[in-house]
Amino acid sequence: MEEVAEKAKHTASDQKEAVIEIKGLKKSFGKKQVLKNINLSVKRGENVVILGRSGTGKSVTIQCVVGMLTPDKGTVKVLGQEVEQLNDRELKELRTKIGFLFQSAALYDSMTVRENLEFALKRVMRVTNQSELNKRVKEMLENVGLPDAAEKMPSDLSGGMRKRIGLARTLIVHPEIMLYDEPTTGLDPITSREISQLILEMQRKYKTTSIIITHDMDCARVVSDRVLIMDDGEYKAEGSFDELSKSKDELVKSYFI
Ligand SMILES: Nc1ncnc2c1ncn2[C@@H]1O[C@H](COP(=O)(O)OP(=O)(O)OP(=O)(O)O)[C@@H](O)[C@H]1O
Repeated sequence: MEEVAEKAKHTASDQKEAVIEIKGLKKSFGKKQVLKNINLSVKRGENVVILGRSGTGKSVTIQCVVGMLTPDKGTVKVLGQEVEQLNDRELKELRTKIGFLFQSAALYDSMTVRENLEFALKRVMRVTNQSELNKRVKEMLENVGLPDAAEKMPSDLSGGMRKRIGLARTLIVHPEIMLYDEPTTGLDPITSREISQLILEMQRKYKTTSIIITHDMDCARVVSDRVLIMDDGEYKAEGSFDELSKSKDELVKSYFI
């Protein structure tokens, strides 16, 4: 039964358009070749998890997706546009459709939670009407399970709460694509599980397409539709979490011990 559901999930995602399409991506820094040949197609609504040892180029890959780094070779298409071909204005416009949640969830420490969320709305969505701002902030804080946090300062929040607010601030502008770089790092296992569940819930509610870089196997299991294992600048294995957990390949097995 589970196998049938799994297959149906794959077939549905196969028919959808690719939101992120990377072909033959290569990137070196000096003599060090970090990305050797990256090919990746992420379909609309899909959650792709990238696993890999430190320094294998996972973050470099997503920096190429948002045009923060330029590939040496290959193409990166996001929402149908080739990132390298975009001018500054077009790149800025594209980035408004992409949300980032990085390890630090960098909130503005001198602003309250409300001001952090309003700042994103004003800057990206040009919302200026105060009752509209209030409505959206209230709704989003309820979504992330912190309805009473609006007037708090970031320094009053625990690591898990900061992460929730970071997620709220990113999602409040309704990005089509979410890029997560180690969203649960630095959190205890129970809080990590809660954040992983929240990422999945928000993904379902807002129907975003996501790439999630993580070392946290529990997070990978909870949030992934598909998992890629990156090693030495290339993807060495790909499949659902369940498929990979049964693999006989030594590299893949080393992640599931
Ligand atoms: N702007 C840069 N200039 C020079 N070297 C860089 C730059 N960005 C990344 N690198 C190098 O590229 C390699 C891959 O870095 P990357 O951050 O992508 O690793 P990662 O797989 O995300 O690792 P981690 O899991 O530790 O975050 C590293 O050796 C890093 O030092």
